[in-house]
Amino acid sequence: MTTVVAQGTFDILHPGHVHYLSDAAAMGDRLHVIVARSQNVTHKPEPILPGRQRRAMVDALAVVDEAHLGHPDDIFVPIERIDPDIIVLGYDQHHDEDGLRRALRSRGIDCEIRRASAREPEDDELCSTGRIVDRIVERRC
Ligand SMILES: Cc1cc2nc3c(=O)[nH]c(=O)nc-3n(C[C@H](O)[C@H](O)[C@H](O)COP(=O)(O)O)c2cc1C
Ligand SMILES: Nc1ncnc2c1ncn2[C@@H]1O[C@H](COP(=O)(O)OP(=O)(O)OP(=O)(O)O)[C@@H](O)[C@H]1O
Repeated sequence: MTTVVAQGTFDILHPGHVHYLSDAAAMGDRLHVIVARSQNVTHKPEPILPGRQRRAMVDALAVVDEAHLGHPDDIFVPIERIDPDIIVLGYDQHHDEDGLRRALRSRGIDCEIRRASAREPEDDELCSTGRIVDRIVERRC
């Protein structure tokens, strides 16, 4: 049984999220997803949707076995509990893979880190939460 973890904000789901999670699910037998707490999303605008709602939407996807709202202070607490074989980072996630490997090792967590592939948008679909929000502002405000 190979346990895989994916993580992210997942604010307003789109086909890029489904692609990332499907890619991650295909790497193992069980997919757990950690949904970032709003207060920890500091590298881009604050999420529109509350954490509980983002978690519930991710949990409803067929490829996801369990979605968890992340820990408020220590990102390694859910990882220790889930004890994954593989952590799959999104194709564009800013995390430093070597730093993450060192931190996992120092916490006694033995798992592999991989990258998911990107989805090329088809036709006129929007594969970015930022672009969906921009479109809403442009058309409705
Ligand atoms: C292995 C791992 C575990 C994480 N666990 C948590 C967590 O428990 N709580 C949290 O708020 N963020 C956690 N994060 C951080 C966010 O998921 C993520 O880095 C970021 O805030 C959102 O990234 P995005 O721009 O790809 O959506 C974790 C990140 C990694 C790489
Ligand atoms: N087009 C895409 N193809 C593959 N993965 C994607 C795509 N868009 C987002 N993801 C992945 O989904 C995860 C969560 O993404 P996130 O919540 O940051 O959404 P986003 O749409 O990329 O946000 P924003 O547009 O605001 O930067 C990340 O790991 C990201 O790499």
